[in-house]
Amino acid sequence: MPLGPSPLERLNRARADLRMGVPVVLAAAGRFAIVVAAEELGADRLAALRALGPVTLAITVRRAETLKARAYDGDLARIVVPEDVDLAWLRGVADPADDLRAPMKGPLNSQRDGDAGLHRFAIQLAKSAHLLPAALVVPVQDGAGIARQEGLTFLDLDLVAPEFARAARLHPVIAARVPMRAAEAGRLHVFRPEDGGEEHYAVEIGRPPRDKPVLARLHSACFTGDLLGSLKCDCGPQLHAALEQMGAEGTGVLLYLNQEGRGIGLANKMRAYSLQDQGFDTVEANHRLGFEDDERDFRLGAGLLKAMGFGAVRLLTNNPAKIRMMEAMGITVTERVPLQVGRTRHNDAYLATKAKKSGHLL
Ligand SMILES: Nc1nc2c(ncn2[C@@H]2O[C@H](COP(=O)(O)OP(=O)(O)OP(=O)(O)O)[C@@H](O)[C@H]2O)c(=O)[nH]1
Ligand SMILES: [Zn+2]
Repeated sequence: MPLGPSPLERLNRARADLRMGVPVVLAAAGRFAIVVAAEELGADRLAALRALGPVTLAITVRRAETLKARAYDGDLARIVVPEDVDLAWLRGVADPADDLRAPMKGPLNSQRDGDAGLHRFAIQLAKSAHLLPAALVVPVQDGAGIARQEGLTFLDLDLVAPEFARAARLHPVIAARVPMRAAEAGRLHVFRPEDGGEEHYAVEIGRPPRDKPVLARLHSACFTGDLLGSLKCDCGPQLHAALEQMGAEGTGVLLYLNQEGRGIGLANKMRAYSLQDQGFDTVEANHRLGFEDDERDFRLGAGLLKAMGFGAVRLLTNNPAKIRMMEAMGITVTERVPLQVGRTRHNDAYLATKAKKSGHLL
């Protein structure tokens, strides 16, 4: 039996490395590069990277649009990092926090020749580590040798690409009874993904028959709304209203998916909130940071429902994308049950933006 890490396990190791500011070695189509997340880069490592060769900064087309940089690669731009710039310059390109106060640092020069495969891989990795989608990329000849010599994680795109494309595979860990205010007959199930990522939960109310459509909610984690009672969104009231409706009907299942901030993580969501305080709406803020409107993988919820034995749902949602994804993944949505609660003067504009830009039903 092999003792070493599988490609999936290496992928998770690489995420942890990037979050610590440690470089990883990426390989794709016979090419190699040393990659480090822009947001956790230190001056010493920048100097060490420069000693290896010319440095580029991979950013998404969303961020490039804000910076008026050319994105020759479609979904991303490879920004040439001048030799005389410092960490603050790099952070300014990666992070929009000071865009308005210190308008750009340009003109930015984007690389056109060559292949962007390693840069795309680097951005995907940074996003999946919940970091800003901006990574320094330095092409090298002997990637495997450097990885061995420096003790860096080595990731081959050919081996991990299928893992990125696949919906997370989860296995049940434990379930136990949790009587709740909304429903005494509650059980919490914990599911763990094989890739070492966040665990997700299912709250089962009563004993819903598996052969009938179950009242279901796919709830994305929102620390600010669910726990703090933030008035900026409607998540907390939606969470509690869903549980209460399930309690009143006697059965239901609420999936609590740890996809904070529509999949960008809490730190990035707070970056988005800070931009919202500068006047940008929820979608614009995500774009300025370099993210898409919604980075969640809704396949996850469908997979959990199937694992619990459910094939049909009455779905509590206002989001048509969730219904489409359920159907595409083979879960029948027999009814959409609207969930409109928690409107406040602080989230009026937020809800209006969701309706206008993300197609949410009002
Ligand atoms: N990036 C970002 N995420 C946010 C913001 N406000 C709330 N969220 C996250 O959005 C998720 C909730 O998504 P919503 O779009 O409100 O609702 P939905 O779950 O898609 O749709 P419904 O089923 O109708 O509620 C949670 O993960 C929140 O953390 C924001 O301004 N920016
Ligand atoms: Zn929220």
